[in-house]
Amino acid sequence: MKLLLGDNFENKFYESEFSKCNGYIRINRYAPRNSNKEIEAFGKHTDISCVTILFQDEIGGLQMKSKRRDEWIDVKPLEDALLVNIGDFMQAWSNERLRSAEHRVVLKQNVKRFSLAFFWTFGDDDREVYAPREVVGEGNTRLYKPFSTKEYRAFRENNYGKIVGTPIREFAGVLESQH
Ligand SMILES: O=C(O)CCC(=O)C(=O)O
Ligand SMILES: [Fe+2]
Repeated sequence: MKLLLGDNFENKFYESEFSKCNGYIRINRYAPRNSNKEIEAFGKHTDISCVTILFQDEIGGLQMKSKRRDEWIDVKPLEDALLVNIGDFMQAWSNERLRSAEHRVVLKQNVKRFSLAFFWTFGDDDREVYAPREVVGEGNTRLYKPFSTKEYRAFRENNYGKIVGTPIREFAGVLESQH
Protein backbone atom coordinates (compact mmCIF):
# COMPACT_ATOMS: atom_id res chain seq x y z
CA MET A 1 0.00 0.00 0.00
CA LYS A 2 2.85 2.28 0.79
CA LEU A 3 4.15 1.88 -2.72
CA LEU A 4 0.86 2.79 -4.27
CA LEU A 5 -0.25 5.55 -1.97
CA GLY A 6 3.03 7.23 -1.13
CA ASP A 7 5.40 7.31 1.78
CA ASN A 8 3.39 9.42 4.12
CA PHE A 9 0.25 7.33 3.83
CA GLU A 10 0.32 5.86 7.32
CA ASN A 11 1.08 9.05 9.21
CA LYS A 12 -1.20 11.19 7.23
CA PHE A 13 -4.31 9.15 6.60
CA TYR A 14 -4.46 6.11 8.78
CA GLU A 15 -5.55 7.88 11.95
CA SER A 16 -8.00 10.23 10.32
CA GLU A 17 -9.58 7.89 7.79
CA PHE A 18 -9.29 4.29 8.88
CA SER A 19 -8.89 4.24 12.63
CA LYS A 20 -12.66 4.28 13.02
CA CYS A 21 -13.13 1.16 10.95
CA ASN A 22 -14.76 -1.88 12.48
CA GLY A 23 -13.89 -5.50 11.89
CA TYR A 24 -16.52 -8.11 11.06
CA ILE A 25 -15.96 -11.79 10.60
CA ARG A 26 -18.08 -13.93 8.32
CA ILE A 27 -17.81 -17.68 8.36
CA ASN A 28 -18.86 -19.19 5.05
CA ARG A 29 -19.85 -22.82 5.10
CA TYR A 30 -20.48 -24.56 1.80
CA ALA A 31 -22.40 -27.79 2.26
CA PRO A 32 -21.97 -30.86 0.06
CA ARG A 33 -24.70 -30.95 -2.58
CA ASN A 34 -25.38 -34.50 -3.77
CA SER A 35 -23.96 -33.77 -7.19
CA ASN A 36 -20.58 -33.65 -8.84
CA LYS A 37 -21.56 -30.93 -11.25
CA GLU A 38 -19.49 -27.76 -11.06
CA ILE A 39 -21.45 -24.93 -9.46
CA GLU A 40 -20.99 -21.27 -8.67
CA ALA A 41 -21.45 -21.53 -4.93
CA PHE A 42 -20.88 -17.84 -4.15
CA GLY A 43 -21.79 -15.53 -7.02
CA LYS A 44 -19.45 -12.86 -8.33
CA HIS A 45 -19.24 -9.79 -6.15
CA THR A 46 -16.93 -7.16 -4.76
CA ASP A 47 -16.61 -6.70 -1.02
CA ILE A 48 -18.22 -3.76 0.76
CA SER A 49 -15.13 -3.11 2.84
CA CYS A 50 -11.89 -1.21 2.98
CA VAL A 51 -9.79 -4.35 3.16
CA THR A 52 -10.83 -7.99 3.48
CA ILE A 53 -8.57 -10.71 4.86
CA LEU A 54 -9.66 -14.14 3.75
CA PHE A 55 -8.80 -17.65 4.79
CA GLN A 56 -10.01 -20.51 2.61
CA ASP A 57 -9.57 -24.16 3.49
CA GLU A 58 -7.72 -26.70 1.35
CA ILE A 59 -10.66 -27.37 -1.00
CA GLY A 60 -10.07 -24.19 -3.00
CA GLY A 61 -12.58 -22.74 -5.44
CA LEU A 62 -12.01 -19.03 -4.95
CA GLN A 63 -11.55 -17.16 -8.22
CA MET A 64 -10.58 -13.55 -8.88
CA LYS A 65 -11.40 -11.63 -12.03
CA SER A 66 -8.31 -10.43 -13.81
CA LYS A 67 -8.67 -6.83 -14.85
CA ARG A 68 -6.42 -7.02 -17.87
CA ARG A 69 -7.61 -10.22 -19.45
CA ASP A 70 -11.16 -10.27 -18.17
CA GLU A 71 -10.94 -13.89 -17.10
CA TRP A 72 -11.34 -15.83 -13.85
CA ILE A 73 -8.13 -16.84 -12.11
CA ASP A 74 -8.03 -19.62 -9.51
CA VAL A 75 -6.70 -18.54 -6.13
CA LYS A 76 -5.10 -21.77 -4.96
CA PRO A 77 -5.25 -22.37 -1.22
CA LEU A 78 -1.85 -22.12 0.43
CA GLU A 79 -1.24 -23.55 3.85
CA ASP A 80 -0.83 -20.82 6.48
CA ALA A 81 -1.56 -18.08 3.94
CA LEU A 82 -4.22 -15.40 4.09
CA LEU A 83 -5.50 -13.46 1.12
CA VAL A 84 -5.69 -9.68 1.36
CA ASN A 85 -8.37 -8.23 -0.86
CA ILE A 86 -9.21 -4.58 -1.45
CA GLY A 87 -12.86 -3.61 -0.99
CA ASP A 88 -15.10 -1.04 -2.65
CA PHE A 89 -14.59 1.73 -0.10
CA MET A 90 -10.82 1.57 -0.57
CA GLN A 91 -11.17 1.57 -4.37
CA ALA A 92 -13.14 4.81 -4.22
CA TRP A 93 -11.05 6.38 -1.47
CA SER A 94 -7.81 5.62 -3.33
CA ASN A 95 -9.27 6.93 -6.61
CA GLU A 96 -8.65 3.47 -8.08
CA ARG A 97 -4.98 3.26 -7.24
CA LEU A 98 -6.16 0.19 -5.39
CA ARG A 99 -8.77 -2.03 -7.00
CA SER A 100 -11.63 -3.97 -5.52
CA ALA A 101 -11.40 -7.22 -7.47
CA GLU A 102 -14.48 -9.15 -8.44
CA HIS A 103 -14.41 -12.65 -7.01
CA ARG A 104 -16.58 -15.75 -6.67
CA VAL A 105 -16.43 -19.33 -5.50
CA VAL A 106 -16.75 -22.21 -7.95
CA LEU A 107 -16.93 -25.71 -6.50
CA LYS A 108 -15.92 -28.67 -8.58
CA GLN A 109 -16.13 -31.39 -5.99
CA ASN A 110 -18.99 -32.58 -3.91
CA VAL A 111 -17.42 -31.89 -0.54
CA LYS A 112 -17.93 -29.36 2.19
CA ARG A 113 -15.85 -26.22 2.16
CA PHE A 114 -15.17 -23.52 4.68
CA SER A 115 -13.82 -20.00 4.49
CA LEU A 116 -13.43 -17.17 6.93
CA ALA A 117 -13.58 -13.55 5.86
CA PHE A 118 -12.51 -10.65 8.03
CA PHE A 119 -13.90 -7.35 6.73
CA TRP A 120 -12.09 -4.21 7.85
CA THR A 121 -14.69 -1.63 7.00
CA PHE A 122 -16.49 1.53 7.99
CA GLY A 123 -18.95 0.68 10.71
CA ASP A 124 -22.72 0.70 10.57
CA ASP A 125 -22.80 4.41 11.29
CA ASP A 126 -22.90 6.55 8.21
CA ARG A 127 -19.81 8.29 6.91
CA GLU A 128 -18.68 10.05 3.80
CA VAL A 129 -16.04 8.52 1.55
CA TYR A 130 -14.02 10.99 -0.45
CA ALA A 131 -10.55 10.56 -1.90
CA PRO A 132 -8.16 13.16 -0.41
CA ARG A 133 -6.60 15.53 -2.91
CA GLU A 134 -3.13 14.14 -2.25
CA VAL A 135 -4.29 10.62 -3.02
CA VAL A 136 -5.95 11.66 -6.28
CA GLY A 137 -2.73 13.45 -7.21
CA GLU A 138 -2.26 16.65 -9.12
CA GLY A 139 -3.48 16.57 -12.68
CA ASN A 140 -5.41 13.33 -12.18
CA THR A 141 -9.14 13.08 -12.63
CA ARG A 142 -11.26 12.45 -9.57
CA LEU A 143 -13.22 9.30 -10.36
CA TYR A 144 -15.81 9.31 -7.58
CA LYS A 145 -18.11 11.87 -6.07
CA PRO A 146 -18.36 11.88 -2.27
CA PHE A 147 -20.83 9.26 -1.11
CA SER A 148 -22.37 7.91 2.06
CA THR A 149 -21.40 4.42 3.21
CA LYS A 150 -24.95 3.85 4.43
CA GLU A 151 -26.43 4.75 1.05
CA TYR A 152 -23.94 2.53 -0.73
CA ARG A 153 -24.86 -0.43 1.49
CA ALA A 154 -28.53 0.21 0.71
CA PHE A 155 -27.74 0.44 -3.02
CA ARG A 156 -25.99 -2.93 -2.93
CA GLU A 157 -28.81 -4.51 -0.99
CA ASN A 158 -31.51 -3.14 -3.28
CA ASN A 159 -29.66 -4.12 -6.43
CA TYR A 160 -28.47 -7.54 -5.41
CA GLY A 161 -27.81 -9.59 -8.57
CA LYS A 162 -28.82 -6.72 -10.85
CA ILE A 163 -25.60 -4.79 -11.33
CA VAL A 164 -23.73 -5.63 -14.51
CA GLY A 165 -20.69 -3.35 -14.19
CA THR A 166 -18.63 -2.32 -11.19
CA PRO A 167 -21.07 -1.53 -8.35
CA ILE A 168 -19.11 1.27 -6.75
CA ARG A 169 -18.72 2.99 -10.12
CA GLU A 170 -22.40 2.58 -10.88
CA PHE A 171 -23.15 4.21 -7.56
CA ALA A 172 -20.63 7.03 -7.25
CA GLY A 173 -18.48 7.07 -10.39
CA VAL A 174 -18.29 10.40 -12.16
CA LEU A 175 -16.98 9.41 -15.58
CA GLU A 176 -19.45 7.89 -18.03
CA SER A 177 -16.61 6.20 -19.91
CA GLN A 178 -15.56 4.46 -16.71
CA HIS A 179 -18.75 2.43 -16.53
O1 LIG B 1 -15.54 -18.39 0.41
C1 LIG B 1 -14.69 -17.69 -0.13
O2 LIG B 1 -13.56 -18.10 -0.43
C2 LIG B 1 -15.00 -16.26 -0.50
C3 LIG B 1 -15.93 -15.59 0.46
C4 LIG B 1 -16.20 -14.18 0.10
O3 LIG B 1 -15.89 -13.71 -0.97
C5 LIG B 1 -16.88 -13.31 1.07
O4 LIG B 1 -17.24 -13.77 2.17
O5 LIG B 1 -17.07 -12.12 0.75
FE1 LIG C 1 -16.09 -11.57 -0.98
